[in-house]
Amino acid sequence: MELFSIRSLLLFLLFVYLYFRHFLTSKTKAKTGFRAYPVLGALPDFIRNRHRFLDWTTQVLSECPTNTAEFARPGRVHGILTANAENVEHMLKTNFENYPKGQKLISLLQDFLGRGIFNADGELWKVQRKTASYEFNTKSLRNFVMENVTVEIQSRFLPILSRAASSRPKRVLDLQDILERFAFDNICKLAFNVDPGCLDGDGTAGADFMLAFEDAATLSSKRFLYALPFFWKIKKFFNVGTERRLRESTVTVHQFADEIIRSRMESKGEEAEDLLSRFIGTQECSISKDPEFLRDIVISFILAGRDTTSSALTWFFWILSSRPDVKQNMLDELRTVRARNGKGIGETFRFDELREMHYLHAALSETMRLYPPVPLDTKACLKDDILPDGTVIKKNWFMTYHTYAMGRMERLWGKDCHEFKPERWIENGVYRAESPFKFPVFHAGPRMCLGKDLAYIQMKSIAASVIERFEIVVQNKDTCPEHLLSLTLRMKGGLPVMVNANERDL
Ligand code: HEM
Repeated sequence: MELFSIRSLLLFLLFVYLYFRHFLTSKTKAKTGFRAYPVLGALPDFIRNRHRFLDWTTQVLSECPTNTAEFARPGRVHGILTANAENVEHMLKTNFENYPKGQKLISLLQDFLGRGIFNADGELWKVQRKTASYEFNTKSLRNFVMENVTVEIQSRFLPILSRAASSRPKRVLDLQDILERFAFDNICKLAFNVDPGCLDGDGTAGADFMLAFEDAATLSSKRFLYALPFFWKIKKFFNVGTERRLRESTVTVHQFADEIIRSRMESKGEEAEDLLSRFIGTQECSISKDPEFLRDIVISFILAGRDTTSSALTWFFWILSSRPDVKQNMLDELRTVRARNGKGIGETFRFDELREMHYLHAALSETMRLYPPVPLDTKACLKDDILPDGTVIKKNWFMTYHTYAMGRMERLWGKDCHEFKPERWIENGVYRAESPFKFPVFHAGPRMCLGKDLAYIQMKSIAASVIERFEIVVQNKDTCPEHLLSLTLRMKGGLPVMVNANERDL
C-alpha cells in the first residue's frame, strides 16, 4: 500500500514537471493571444507578469490581429481584453446596456465606495448621473473650481516650489506627492467645501484623512490581482492582513465624511456651492435624505478627482524634462496668450485664456495617450454577444478595454505611436479632439467622465504656472519610472525633482 502511494506520488510529480516543462520551454509559440495552459489557463503567465501587467498585456494585444484577446484563469475569471476602437464603441455606446459594471466588480469596491456613482449600475447610477450632470454643466461650478485652483496654486503650490528653488543645499522634492496633495485639497473643496490643507504640510486632521483614503484606494485595487480571486474574502472574514488595514482605513474615511455630512444636513447646505450641498439640495429624495448614500457619492467624487489629474501631471513633467523643444513651444504659446490679453507676467490665467492654449492642451492629451490615469476599465457581459471584430463573448465574462495599450497601437496611431508628439493633436494651429473610442482616457458614451473639463482647467493652470516660473530637474530622467498600479497609474517611488527658478521669464 505504502509502495503504491509513493509510486503514485512520483508519477504525479513527474506529470507536473513534464507539464510545466512542456509549456515553459515550448518553442511552438501560441498563435496569438494569452497562452492557455490546460486547467490553469493564463494563470502561470499571469503570476509571472503580474508586476508588469500593463506592458505584458499590451504586448500580447499588439500581436493579435484585431488587438483583442480572450483571457481565462481558474476562479471563474474569464473574459476579453481589447484595444480595438470599434469594440470599445460597441461596449461603451452601441450595446451599452449589455456591459454594466456588474456585481463581481461592484463587490470588490463595495466596502470603500458603497453605492457611489463609480460603483453603481441601473437606477442607482442613473439618479446620480442625472443630478451630477446638471451640476457639472453650471457656470457657477466652473467658477468655483477656477477660484479654488487659483488660490491653491498661489498660496501653497508655488511657494513650495519657490522655497525648494532657493534652498541650499538644493532640496529634492517628490513632485508626485505634491501634485497628489494639491489634487486632494482641491477635490475636497469641490466635494464638500472642506480644506484639508494637505499641501500646507504641517500634519492637520486632513492629512490623516488623505492617508486613509490613499490606503483604502490602493488596498481595494489589490483585490483585483489575487492569483486566487476569492482569497480576499477569506482574509476579510478573518479580518487579517491587507483586509484588516482596508477595514481600518475605510472606517477613518467614513468617519471624516460622516461628520461633515451630518453638520451640513443640519444646516441644509444652504450657503455652499460644493457638490455635497448641491446633492443635499436636489429634488431627488433618494439622495438628499440618505446620509450614507450622500457619503458614498462624495467619496466617489473624491476618488475621481484625487489621483487622476495628479497622475497625468506627474507623467507630463517627467516627459517634459527630456523634451526642451516641447517646453519651448509651450513658453512661446504662453507668451502669445499673455500678449494677446494684455496680461502682465506673474498674473494667473483666466478660464478663457486657458482655452486659448491649444499646444498645452495637446501636450497634456499626448501625455495621457501614453500614460492614461485610468489604464484599464472593466465591465461585465450580461448576455452572449459578438463584438464588431468577430470576437465571441459569453454571458458573465468580463470585458476590459485597455486604454494604456490603445495609446500604443500602431493600428490606431501609426508607426510613431511610441513617440511623444503633441503635434498629432493640432490642425491649423487648433487642438483637434480625437474620437473618444480611439482615445477612451475619459471613458466614452453615457458613462463618460463628468469632470473632463474641470480636469483640463486644473492641469493647464498648474502646468502653465510651473513652466513659466521654474525649471523642473527630474532625477534619473532617462530611466522610465515603474508603474504602481493602484486604481490609477501612479509612479512607483514618486517623482524626485530639484527645482530652479526661471529668472529670465519673470
Ligand atoms: C485627468 C483626469 C481624469 C481622467 C483621466 C478621468 C477618467 C475617467 C474615467 C476613465 C471614468 C470612467 C470610470 C468608470 O468606468 O467608472 C471617469 C468617470 C468619472 N469621472 Fe473622471 N477623470 C478625470 C478627472 C475627473 C475629475 C476631476 C472629476 C470630478 C471632479 C471626475 C469625475 C468623474 C465622474 C463623476 C465619473 C463617473 C461617471 C459615471 O459613471 O457616470 N473625473 N473618469
